Amino acid sequence: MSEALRITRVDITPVAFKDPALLNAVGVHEPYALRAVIEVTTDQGITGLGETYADEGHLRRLRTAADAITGMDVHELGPMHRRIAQALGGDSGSDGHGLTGMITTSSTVDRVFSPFEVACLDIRGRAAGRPVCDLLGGAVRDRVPFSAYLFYKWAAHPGHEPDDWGAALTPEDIVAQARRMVREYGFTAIKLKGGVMPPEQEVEAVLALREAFPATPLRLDPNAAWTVETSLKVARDLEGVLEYLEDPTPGQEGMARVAREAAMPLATNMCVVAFDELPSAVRADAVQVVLSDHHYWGGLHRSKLLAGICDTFGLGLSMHSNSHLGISLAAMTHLAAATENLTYACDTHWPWKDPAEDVIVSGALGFHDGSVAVPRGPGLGVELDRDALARLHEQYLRCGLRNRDDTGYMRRLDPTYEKKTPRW
Ligand SMILES: O=C([O-])C(=O)C[C@H](O)[C@@H](O)C(=O)[O-]
Ligand SMILES: [Mg+2]
Repeated sequence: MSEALRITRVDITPVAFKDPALLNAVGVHEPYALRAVIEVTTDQGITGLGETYADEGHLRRLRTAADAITGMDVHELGPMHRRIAQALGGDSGSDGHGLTGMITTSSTVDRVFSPFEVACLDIRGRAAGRPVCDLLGGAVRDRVPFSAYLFYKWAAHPGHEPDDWGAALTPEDIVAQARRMVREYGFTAIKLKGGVMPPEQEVEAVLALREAFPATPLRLDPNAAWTVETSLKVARDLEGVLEYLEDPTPGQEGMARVAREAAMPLATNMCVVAFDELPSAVRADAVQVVLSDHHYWGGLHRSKLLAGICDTFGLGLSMHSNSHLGISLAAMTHLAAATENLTYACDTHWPWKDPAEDVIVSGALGFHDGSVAVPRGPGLGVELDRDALARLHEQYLRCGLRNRDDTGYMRRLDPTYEKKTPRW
């Protein structure tokens, strides 16, 4: 029998990287996005990497979990999940921004467990000389397609230098943003983050995209900013145009009412974000596509479990993304490579990140024709750049942000701003 690989040390480093003024249904992104880099080291000197959110409550729970799993074998992932659940003792968090649904005690455990599971798989892959996708059943594709992720945005954060994307506030700006993203990355699917402008303007933007990209699958995601009636109007206006409509309205009941009449499938990363939300969604036929995300579905194995459930119940599977760095992109790519029914191009915020800012040694991951080649090196196939990690940690300390708060930031800039779900 092969030897155990016991965890001797866990390092959790919060980092901040520049984020443009991207608008969404709850406000605007702050000048920096926060992430935590997890390094898990074993008694044989192998270190594995994970990446996750870095809000204060989450960091506190990560530290509790890190103490609880020290001494465990990286092969004991089931017991590790249980150990973390016990250590958290029912502590349940919130996503702070409200874009990823209700957070319950069990989904908090999944969020906390996820980066440790990824790091353990990285270690196991490194020890065995195999890529992580091989530990997930093997790659069924050697490249993973991602979609262009368009945002309405300001030219700059007030008081900051403009970024080089410029403002995007009109259908013409959105088409220009799409053209650049497709030119630079080769994306073959396009998602527009909506819930920002009145719905008729967002419909106009999608129709302009359809004209500019006649054959490209298009998606619109207003993060539950619309009533059922508004959602149905948009669904009628965009019949035959959208690949799927993502979270038009809040809650499974509202989604089911829209789904009964809308011609296109409805997708979600808001009303089904944990295993215990699946049965009611299936019974009500509230959604036809679930967006997986290993960061909150409990890591790579549990995301594959989600994929199996979706397959069994005839649900489509896509992938959600927040602002992220290269460790997450590598994990997303391995997972998607090993998940046969993940047939939609995955979301990624990657193009919004300054290419000079990451915590991994550059060169391991690149976009060609809108897809990322699955790394073939052992583990995740990416290496930590310690100087870059130190720089982005320094930036975290300096920037003063400790929790993602799109609404609070928007209100500081515009005190009349109100968070309203649904808004239209
Ligand atoms: O619903 C979604 O796809 C997201 O929540 C993705 C991101 O959180 C996005 O909306 C954002 O960061 O503004
Ligand atoms: Mg969404």
